Amino acid sequence: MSKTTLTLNARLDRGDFALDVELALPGHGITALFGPSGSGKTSCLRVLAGLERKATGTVVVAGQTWQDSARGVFLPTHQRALGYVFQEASLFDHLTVEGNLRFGFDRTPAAQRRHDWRHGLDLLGIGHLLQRRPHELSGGERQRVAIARALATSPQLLLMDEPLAALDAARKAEILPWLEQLHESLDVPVVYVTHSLDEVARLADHVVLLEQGRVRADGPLADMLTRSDLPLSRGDSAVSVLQGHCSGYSPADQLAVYEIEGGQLLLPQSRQGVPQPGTRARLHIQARDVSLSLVMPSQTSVLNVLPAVVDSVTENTAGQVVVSLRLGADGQGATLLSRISSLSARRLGLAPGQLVYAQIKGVAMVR
Ligand SMILES: Nc1ncnc2c1ncn2[C@@H]1O[C@H](COP(=O)(O)OP(=O)(O)OP(=O)(O)O)[C@@H](O)[C@H]1O
Repeated sequence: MSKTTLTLNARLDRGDFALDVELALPGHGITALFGPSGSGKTSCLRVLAGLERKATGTVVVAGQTWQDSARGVFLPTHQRALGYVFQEASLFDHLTVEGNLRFGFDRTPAAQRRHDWRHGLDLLGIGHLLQRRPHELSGGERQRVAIARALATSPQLLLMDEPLAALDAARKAEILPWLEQLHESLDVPVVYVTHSLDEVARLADHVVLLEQGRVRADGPLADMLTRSDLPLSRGDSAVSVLQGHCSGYSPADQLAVYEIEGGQLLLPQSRQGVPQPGTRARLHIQARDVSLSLVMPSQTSVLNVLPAVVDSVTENTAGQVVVSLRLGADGQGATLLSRISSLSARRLGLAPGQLVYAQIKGVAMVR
């Protein structure tokens, strides 16, 4: 994990709502702010952006103090090197895409410029749209342009407030790969507000869970998704995220082998998409796609069956439990979630420390 370069300590009293957060966040990658409606996610972004004049505390980004109430420091928004992308792209309709990007670039003081206005064109795949006007773009294209305009200002911090929430499922699916790719190339931290656990799992490196204006927990993505004391591991979309790297490919079976902490996974690959050995990937395994057996199944069509040790068994809703497993016969590997019926858990007599075999019915490779 990269070193901390983003500090947010903030208090904001709105009468019936109080924000009180202390966060030290990585200076690289995407931090997701996740939590129920009204928990204070947007308020955190607004404090970072200097839009909450009444908030007290400190905001330090890349070593620069944007706010330190005790010392009377409060930089106004226009002096904070940040990009802000909202749910609805707020582009200038009278300007072309190029005009919008140049606008972002031109309003950036020369001393702060680290990139040309074209910086986001390839990252977001919008080079062919430069002469269009915003009303001639799809919702997904508009959001990509809005992100590129934010990048054209050479921000030290990129804030994104539910950038996909206004898009339908097809447009979301279209834009998510761009965000994933962007994430690899960006040299500034992104704070990303979302309600969607799927977006968190696909994009985030670090997760902050907010509840009623306070930080319930924060930490690296894989830990936060699988902590049995947090709600993220309990919903229908509970998922484990594993880091893997490719160690081989069988052309005959069209299967790639990925090494993960505590085991190996076989993944079907098309011939066009054969990965190079060493290629890293983020692998998603839905908790509902993992079933358990006490013996190594000898006759099964499931490709991936891994030994694992039970870490905890937590009651879920409607006759279901979430079993948290540590991969490997020694239980020292990555954490994997399995969601099974309470009846099955009772029949198997599952208890912490027990060796089981996890049958993994589906693995999605995210990047
Ligand atoms: N301008 C405002 N004036 C007064 N109260 C506000 C204002 N903006 C937000 N609030 C209140 O502050 C609380 C936190 O709001 P905030 O928008 O930060 O939550 P959120 O987690 O982003 O919610 P959502 O997921 O619904 O967007 C809510 O109770 C909200 O009603």
